[in-house]
Parts: sequence; C-alpha cells; structure tokens
Amino acid sequence: MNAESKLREDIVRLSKSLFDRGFSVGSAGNISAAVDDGILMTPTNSCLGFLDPARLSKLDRNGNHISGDKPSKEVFLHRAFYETRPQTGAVVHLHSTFATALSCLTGIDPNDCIPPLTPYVVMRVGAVKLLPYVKPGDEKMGDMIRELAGRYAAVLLANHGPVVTGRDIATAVYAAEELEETAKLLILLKDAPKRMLSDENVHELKAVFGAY
Ligand SMILES: O=C(CO)COP(=O)(O)O
Ligand SMILES: [Zn+2]
Repeated sequence: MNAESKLREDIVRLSKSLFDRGFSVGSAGNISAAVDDGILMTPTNSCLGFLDPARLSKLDRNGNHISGDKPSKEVFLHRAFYETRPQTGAVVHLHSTFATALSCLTGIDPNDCIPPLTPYVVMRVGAVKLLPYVKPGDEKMGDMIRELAGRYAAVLLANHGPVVTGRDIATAVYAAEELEETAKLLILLKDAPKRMLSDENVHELKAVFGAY
C-alpha cells in the first residue's frame, strides 16, 4: 500500500474512532492531512463515522479541488494552518462538547484559553488562542489563523469548537482528545478552588512540546 492509501485509511479509522466515542456528532467537524502533492480532507457534510477512503477530497498545493467529493467548507481554516506552520501534518476540527462549552464562556483569557490544569494538555496541545466568532466556512477564519503567524498549534473558535494541529494525523487526533478532556475537567471544576500547574512546571513541560 502506498503512503497516500495508508493515510486515507488512517483518516477514516481515526475519524470513526472519534465519532464512535462521541467527540463528533452528525456531520460536525472535519479533518485534513498533508500528502506530498497537496492535502486530503473530509468532504463537506460528511459524517466522521462513515467516511470512504476513495471519496476523501484531495486538493493540490494551490488549494484546487482535484479529486473526491467536494471538500469541507472549512478549507480556508485548514489551508491557513499548513501555510503558516510548515511542520503541520494534520488538522482536526471538532464540535466536541466541553471544548465547545468553554468557547461560549465569557471572561476567559483569549491568548491562553485552556489554563494549565494537567501536564498533558501543555505537552500535547500547547497554548490555545480563542478566535472571535465568524460563521462556519467564512473565509475570514483563514485570515485570522494567518494573523497568528504560526504561533499557536491549536485554537478555539468562539461559540463553535476547537481546531487542533499535529505533526501527523494520529498526533493531531490525540491532541484534540487531550484538549477535550481538559476542557471537561475545567468545566467540572469551574467553581471549585483549583491548584494550577506553576509557571515553572509549565516551562519544563513546554520544553517537551517545543519540538512541535
Ligand atoms: O464543522 C463544520 C463546519 O464548521 C462542518 O463543515 P463541513 O461539513 O463542511 O466539513
Ligand atoms: Zn465546525
């Protein structure tokens, strides 16, 4: 099996795993991964639980749709991450419940909207930027990601959901799961007095994440 066929199978398998465990419902969310000559992307209005490897959308390096079904309407958002973070191998966008709940709260720090509660979110996701609401599929989402100049591997779209990137598809999916679980803890502990990781703890952990 060649590298692209293997990646197509991986996208379908990991998407189904997310859907089966409730990280996405209905036709919400989209996933893309880089190949040598472009990007593979989940088709618009597709359900992550029932993808067909042969029907994944393929875009060339210039963003032209070259094969498969019509790509996700969030193509601008995905492409902006590949453009500004060349180390990006995959992008995962979900409407997972707890991260989306956090994205609707007022009074959270837009420059670091997932505080360092546990080590793995620091190690696997890094700092998360909250981006202002625009409607799904709006080209402006791409502009907002480009303005970040590659500084964030993950963002939270206000009143919408998380977008998480990784060096490869498995890393990006695991980071999206980690973000969701941390968001769940933050919501569960919302009104409780909490001990966060110290600046020193975070500094030490960032050295681990620093590679990406
Ligand atoms: O999550 C979504 C929009 O933000 C789903 O859109 P697509 O079905 O076009 O991928
Ligand atoms: Zn969405």
